[in-house]
Amino acid sequence: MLGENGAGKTTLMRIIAGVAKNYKGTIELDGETREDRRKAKLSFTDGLTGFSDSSKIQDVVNFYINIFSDFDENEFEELRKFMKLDPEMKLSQLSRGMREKLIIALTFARKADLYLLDEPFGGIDAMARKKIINSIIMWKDEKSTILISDHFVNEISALLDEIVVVKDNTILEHKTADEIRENHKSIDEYYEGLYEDEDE
Ligand SMILES: Nc1ncnc2c1ncn2[C@@H]1O[C@H](COP(=O)(O)OP(=O)(O)OP(=O)(O)O)[C@@H](O)[C@H]1O
Repeated sequence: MLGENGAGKTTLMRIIAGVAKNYKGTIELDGETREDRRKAKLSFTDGLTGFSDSSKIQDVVNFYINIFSDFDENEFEELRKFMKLDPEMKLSQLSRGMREKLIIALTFARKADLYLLDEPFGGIDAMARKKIINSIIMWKDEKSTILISDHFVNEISALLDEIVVVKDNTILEHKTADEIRENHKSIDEYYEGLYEDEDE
């Protein structure tokens, strides 16, 4: 899901996740419209809001273990090590990138049909980002889907099967990556082309 600042990506993602309640319309996920049933099928970590700064990573994990029956502690341990996160660190001690790594680890430690990642890599350094992007497909079942929102596409373009472009709070385009690759040099070029007229 691509779009510039303020396009409406986070809002749409929070609506899909059942976190934002103020909307008109119907959200259907795999045939389910009921919020509780939808929520049971998806994994989304809403920016760690609700946890105090003095909470340790381990406290957050304990909360996830209690709340989500599909949270896999061993899977989280693997991901935590991959992200080089110390479970004793407090949220207040985490850099932006470390916080984002924790969100990714928590999100994929659950077993879900849909994983939602809202601008997941903005603060993560280039090397770690590359490693995460190369591994992300292995962290999900073959059948499950990942929805990633971002304002640039370059680094993740190889992963993408479908592109949804959000602009002015609406879905401007929804195409398969193959369709775009057939008609454009790259997904990057296609995406930039959508904004070219505006810059002139
Ligand atoms: N469908 C919508 N209808 C009305 N207002 C919306 C809609 N979607 C988003 N907004 C409003 O537009 C503003 C920006 O939305 P949002 O934070 O979702 O953008 P974003 O694409 O995630 O931006 P960024 O990339 O900067 O994080 C918010 O104030 C939000 O309430």
